[in-house]
Amino acid sequence: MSKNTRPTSIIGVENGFGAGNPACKDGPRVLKALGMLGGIGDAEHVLRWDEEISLGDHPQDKIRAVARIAAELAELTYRHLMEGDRPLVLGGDHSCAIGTWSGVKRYLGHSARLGLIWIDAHMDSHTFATSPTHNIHGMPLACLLGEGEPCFTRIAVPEHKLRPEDVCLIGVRSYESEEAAFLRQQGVRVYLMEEVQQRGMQAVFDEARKHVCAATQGYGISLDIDAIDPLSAPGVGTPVSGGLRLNEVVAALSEVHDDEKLLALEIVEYNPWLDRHFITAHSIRQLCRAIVTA
Ligand SMILES: NC(=[NH2+])NCCC[C@H](N)C(=O)O
Ligand SMILES: [Mn+2]
Ligand SMILES: [Mn+2]
Repeated sequence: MSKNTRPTSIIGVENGFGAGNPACKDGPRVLKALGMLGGIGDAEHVLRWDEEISLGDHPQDKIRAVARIAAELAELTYRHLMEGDRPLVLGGDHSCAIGTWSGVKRYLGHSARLGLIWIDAHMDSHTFATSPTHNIHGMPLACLLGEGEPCFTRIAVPEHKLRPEDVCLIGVRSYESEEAAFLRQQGVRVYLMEEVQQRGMQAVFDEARKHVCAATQGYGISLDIDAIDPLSAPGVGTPVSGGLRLNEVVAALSEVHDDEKLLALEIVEYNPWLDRHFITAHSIRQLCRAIVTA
């Protein structure tokens, strides 16, 4: 592994229009107000808050709001990478992934391939045609694979952002049959929670990393905080019991934090109003520290 020298720059995304409960838009602001991400980093590894993007409380329709945020975010992740930073996107709901990885794909270039490890209790691989809720945070992975509304699939660059063989999901335990069928037919590798329990997070994560690096020029990690067991992350809109252990996810991130091929990360779906005793906020602090300094 070549060593990462990029400073980590946080981009807060105040968007909840993709979720059933929109209050996760307050996630970045609350983390900042609590000073939760202060004092992380050292002389070699810098963490700084960069900027927030927000639409305010009164969007037009949700599709246009999510598309606008995604376009703006894609521009930001692209710019940060060009300037030599490693973006860490803090959601907001998971629909921001459409923007994050579109910008990273633009940075890598037309003919390059981007790998992605998607850590989530869910598959987020619906379209409006299959989603039971029509919540857009249940669709971003399908969009990145080129399926869904053109206003989501054509952000930053016209091509598909991800090839199915360059993607892995880890920690999945709640999904609908249509999205599972879509991923199966695409040939995306899904590590269900059951497999993680049998083989251990470390083995699964190492394999996933090899998988997404095999044919790509760089990769990212999209971490939906609901992948982690609700005992350590109660502050989410769609909790599912029997999740990943916090310390195993922290260990996985520590392992790759200095990997030069790891271009960007995101941590999404934190809803501070559903948190208990700041448990989730503290978990996010630990995850961020692992990303920056291990
Ligand atoms: N990013 C998330 N938390 N997604 C939850 C999605 C839940 C469900 N599959 C839906 O589409 O509504
Ligand atoms: Mn989820
Ligand atoms: Mn998700």
